[in-house]
Amino acid sequence: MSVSDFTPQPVLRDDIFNGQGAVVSGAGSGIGRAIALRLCALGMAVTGFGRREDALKETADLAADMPGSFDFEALNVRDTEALDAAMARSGDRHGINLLVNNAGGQFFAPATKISRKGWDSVLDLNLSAVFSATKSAYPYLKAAQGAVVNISLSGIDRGSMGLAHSVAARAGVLGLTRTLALEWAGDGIRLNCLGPGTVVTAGLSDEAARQMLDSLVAATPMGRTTSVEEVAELTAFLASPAGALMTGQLIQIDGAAHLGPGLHMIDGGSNE
Ligand SMILES: CCCCCCCCCCC/C=C/C(=O)SCCNC(=O)CCNC(=O)[C@H](O)C(C)(C)COP(=O)(O)OP(=O)(O)OC[C@H]1O[C@@H](n2cnc3c(N)ncnc32)[C@H](O)[C@@H]1OP(=O)(O)O
Ligand SMILES: NC(=O)C1=CN([C@@H]2O[C@H](COP(=O)(O)OP(=O)(O)OC[C@H]3O[C@@H](n4cnc5c(N)ncnc54)[C@H](OP(=O)(O)O)[C@@H]3O)[C@@H](O)[C@H]2O)C=CC1
Repeated sequence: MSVSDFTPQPVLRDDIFNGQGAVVSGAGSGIGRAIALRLCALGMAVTGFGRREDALKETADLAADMPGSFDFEALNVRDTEALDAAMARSGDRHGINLLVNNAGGQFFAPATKISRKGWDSVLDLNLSAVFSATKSAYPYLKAAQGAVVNISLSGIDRGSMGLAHSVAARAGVLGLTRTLALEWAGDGIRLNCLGPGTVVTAGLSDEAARQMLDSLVAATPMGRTTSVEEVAELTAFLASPAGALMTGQLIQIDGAAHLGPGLHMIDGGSNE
């Protein structure tokens, strides 16, 4: 097994985001925390969203001595009213040059074991909340000619066993991303999706997932997991002037897992 803590060499100037603002959902752990901290290190004023105040507070403590700043709003992104209000507060405070829709997740089950309620929950979190957050951030993104990065999943263009609801939601996000890349291009707003492969975070820490880790690495041609720092660096790159003409894309950061044999054939569970 090869679990990666690979930290990429920084490619961006330290003050590249001075005077800019960002919103990162799911900033209290894993990928979202790494993105928030990297943006703070590059001078950004970041607002983190998430349900657990204690987790967000930990991110704030880690960001305390950084050039940028980190404040947070404890909320459920599935609560549209709370989301709209928090987005407006953050936008009014420091603008929104970058929105990172990272909060997400699902449970692993074959489609025959997914109830309508389970389907709706996953679609609500991974698709509808992304629509709400992005629409809510629009006036601020327009004012800043900003960018949106949607954290997706490697392999969504070909399906993934045990993840029917999540792959459908994230394929929906890709469609939304491409449509808004067209509708908002005239406003100077860019939107992209990042598809990480396996990333070892708390989200993959339950016993079932840990037992699958060897198979997930074996199904990754480059032979290792994706580190949270790699996802964070690419997010920062997309928000920077280096990404100025990149929009409407799905960029898979997965060591070629999406090309095969891939994570998509990992057994999603029995129909029996
Ligand atoms: C086994 C390991 C296989 C590895 C395969 C590897 C694939 C490649 C790597 C993929 C990498 C992806 C990683 C990540 O996404 S990391 C982040 C992971 N973290 C999470 O996913 C946690 C987030 N999940 C949630 O927040 C919730 O589960 C969710 C939003 C999805 C639902 O929340 P809600 O509070 O609305 O849900 P309820 O508890 O009220 O349940 C709603 C209905 O859903 C049904 N349900 C829940 N769990 C299951 C299950 N395991 N199987 C079937 N159905 C389930 C639940 O029963 C409710 O429906 P009913 O009332 O009809 O019963
Ligand atoms: N780990 C992996 O292998 C991969 C992960 N991904 C995706 O990357 C994203 C981040 O996952 P990762 O960092 O691994 O996992 P984590 O479980 O660590 O992160 C998920 C974050 O989302 C937040 N969140 C979840 N539901 C809600 C909600 N309803 N409202 C507000 N915040 C919410 C959680 O905070 P809180 O609980 O405090 O609300 C948590 O901080 C997810 O979309 C995941 O599906 C994609 C590919 C691979």
